[in-house]
Amino acid sequence: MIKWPFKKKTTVEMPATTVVRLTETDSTNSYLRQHAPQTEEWMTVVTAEYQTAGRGQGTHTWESKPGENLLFSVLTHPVMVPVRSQFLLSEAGALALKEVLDTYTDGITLKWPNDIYWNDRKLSGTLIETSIGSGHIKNCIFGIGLNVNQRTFENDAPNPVSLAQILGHDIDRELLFKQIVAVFEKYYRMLESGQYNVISTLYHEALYRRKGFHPYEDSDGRFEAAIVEVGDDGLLVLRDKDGKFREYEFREVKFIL
Ligand SMILES: Nc1ncnc2c1ncn2[C@@H]1O[C@H](COP(=O)(O)OP(=O)(O)OP(=O)(O)O)[C@@H](O)[C@H]1O
Ligand SMILES: O=C(O)CCCC[C@@H]1SC[C@@H]2NC(=O)N[C@@H]21
Repeated sequence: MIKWPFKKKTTVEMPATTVVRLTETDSTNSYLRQHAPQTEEWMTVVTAEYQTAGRGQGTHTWESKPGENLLFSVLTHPVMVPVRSQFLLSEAGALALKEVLDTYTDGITLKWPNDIYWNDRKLSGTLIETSIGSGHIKNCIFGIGLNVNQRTFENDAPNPVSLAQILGHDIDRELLFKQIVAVFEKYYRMLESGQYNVISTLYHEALYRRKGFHPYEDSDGRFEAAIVEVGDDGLLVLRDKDGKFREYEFREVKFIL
């Protein structure tokens, strides 16, 4: 006997993340840059125990002792994000990191544009490289250096800090990595579903120096100012004590700590 209606089982296939694990590479960002043209994956993550030429912002290098921290890069193809709003990618990635780090410690904020701070010290740095084609963001490589179990820093980083220094014990790096990848997927899906206002609001709420006047320095010298906003284009808008608005691109203004 045929019964009607049949119970129809529908399964929604969620795109999966591909994880590539390397013992050593020059830079996980550079590795993905070389491999990006060949991959059509939704999200690819490359993680390394050690980088021989870890890159920071601009000409800076990134210090990380072998096997002590997290060094990884996330490749996505965010064609849905308008090129003029690509700073949303920075915001989403930084928020993902904060969401996980908040479960480990208090005091996590996002220093514009996308450093992760614990109080006044730098816990994580991000190097974002995008490539644009036919008016779309074709590839976004979001590289993260997160200080996890390293307890001494030997290069000239001014204010590094690690989770182990904050918490007083070593952290399970594999668990932390899996937590971060899962939350990255969540924020990327938010971008895919166009939740730009949510991301931008959360980013502003999480900003380092969100409230009050603090010292900054630009090419004209030092001044005190409050953060007004960060635009979707990534520009930082400050208001100084004379009420004058000052707008900056990355590297045009220095936070005096
Ligand atoms: N493991 C690390 N932890 C923290 N900072 C590091 C680490 N390795 C290297 N650094 C470097 O320390 C330097 C200072 O970083 P930061 O972004 O805080 O500078 P800044 O205060 O923004 O100054 P500037 O505006 O001149 O870049 C950078 O070159 C950064 O890449
Ligand atoms: O200067 C900064 O704050 C950015 C640091 C970014 C470091 C990470 S480590 C993983 C990825 N690979 C790199 O070469 N750089 C980024």
